[in-house]
Amino acid sequence: MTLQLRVYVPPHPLIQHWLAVARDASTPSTLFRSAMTELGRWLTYEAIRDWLPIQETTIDTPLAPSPATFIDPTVPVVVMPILRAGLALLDGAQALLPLASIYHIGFVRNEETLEPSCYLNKLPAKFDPQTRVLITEPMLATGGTSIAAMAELTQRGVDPALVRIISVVVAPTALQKLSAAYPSLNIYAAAIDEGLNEKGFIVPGLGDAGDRTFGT
Ligand SMILES: O=P(O)(O)OC[C@H]1O[C@H](OP(=O)(O)OP(=O)(O)O)[C@H](O)[C@@H]1O
Ligand SMILES: O=c1cc[nH]c(=O)[nH]1
Ligand SMILES: [Mg+2]
Repeated sequence: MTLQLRVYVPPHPLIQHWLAVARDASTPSTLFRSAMTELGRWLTYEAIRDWLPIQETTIDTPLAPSPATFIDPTVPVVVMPILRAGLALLDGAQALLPLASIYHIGFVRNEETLEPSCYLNKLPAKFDPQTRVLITEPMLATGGTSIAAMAELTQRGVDPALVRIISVVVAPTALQKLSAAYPSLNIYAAAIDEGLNEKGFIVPGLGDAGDRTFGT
């Protein structure tokens, strides 16, 4: 069986609405942050529906026994925000995954070469091979940052098929690179945009997600 990277763009009016707010250049930082939180929430909701581990059991209602499904607390669930901009999606993701462990990683792109460099890595030395990892990263542009982040996970024992990335705007360049390197990966995005400009920014995109989130 050949695996193929899957990119889901959920056709949900709340996702489209908050994407439009985030894209608009006249949206102030406070509202931009709200839009990103909402996108984090709804993209997480879509991403975890067949990913969150469950256990089937039986419970007693006040009237009769009933089959029941619970979240399986024995399977580790991790959220990994890629700083800085990935923090903007974290609150929404954490609201739906309150028991997940949060492992931060920080990357910054060199503005000329567009090469990412890692300045913070709070990942443990090893992950349980069953670990589900949700990456929050609003922009997949050249794909350099997300590929480097995936490498940090897989070298610690994470199965790429158990990783989901939630992203706001993704470019075809990043999708091609991620597909070649991690064909079993699943991505949930608000939009797939046309491409990149000469500075490596996604067009039409939403500008610099980190700067707009933190008002820098
Ligand atoms: O796919 P790529 O070409 O690697 O680009 C995507 C990365 O670029 C931006 O980070 P930036 O370096 O601006 O850091 P920031 O999040 O701190 O603003 C963005 O937040 C992504 O992490
Ligand atoms: O368009 C882009 C590309 C990379 N990082 C951003 O914040 N925006
Ligand atoms: Mg930035």
